Amino acid sequence: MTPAPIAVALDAPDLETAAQWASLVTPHVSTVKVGLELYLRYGPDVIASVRGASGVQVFLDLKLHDIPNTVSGASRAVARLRPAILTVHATGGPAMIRAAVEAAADDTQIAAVTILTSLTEADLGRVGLLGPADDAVRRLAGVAVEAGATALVCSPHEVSAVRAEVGKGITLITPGVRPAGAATQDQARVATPEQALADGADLLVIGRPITGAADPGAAAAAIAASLRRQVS
Ligand SMILES: O=C(O)c1cc(=O)[nH]c(=O)n1[C@@H]1O[C@H](COP(=O)(O)O)[C@@H](O)[C@H]1O
Repeated sequence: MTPAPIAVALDAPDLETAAQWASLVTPHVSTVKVGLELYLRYGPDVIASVRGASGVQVFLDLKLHDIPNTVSGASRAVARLRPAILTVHATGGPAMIRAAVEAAADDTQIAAVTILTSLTEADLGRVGLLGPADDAVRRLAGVAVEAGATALVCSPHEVSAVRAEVGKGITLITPGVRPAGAATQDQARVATPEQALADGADLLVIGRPITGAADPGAAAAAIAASLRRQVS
């Protein structure tokens, strides 16, 4: 069976837990995601540990955001790890995004994070991004794609508007995904996996609804089966 287009966020406190989650979910999902918690604790070795024998795609979520020269160096530093996806913040601007793209390995997609899914419109107003989240997300998506990003991160709420803005060739990644009835926790702009996929997402980032389950493998399998039913 083809693995579902899900990146499981391995936000674990230790390497053993992350590697265990990865091995439980990889029969069912296409991708596992390594974020700041694991990478800052264990460094580059974490990639091989979670990739394991399965050779699952690894999404390296470092959300780089600095001047172009610094981001270029950081992107070059992780190029040898050959992540399938590496994140940068779109608000770093076009020169920074381009620097990340140029320094990345050929088989790494640079994904620009538009507006974090944890932010509400009130939060955005407080940091000077007035107006609907949709507007800011679409604007940042346009800037990022022009600068060479081939993937974008946005919430499921904006995914159809972003698709209309950037067309088919760009990979749209949506965190802020919660199965019906699951707690939203610190996520603000959320939708179900089925809705995110129907609205045009290519890859759904899901963490705690899977990793917090008593059986992460079964939780991943259940969401994957529900997505499969939807497309068949
Ligand atoms: O870049 C990301 O992956 C990301 C962007 C964003 O806007 N929101 C967001 O939640 N994420 C990540 O997606 C994951 C979501 O995890 P859960 O909320 O546990 O499903 C976390 O690892 C976040 O770091």
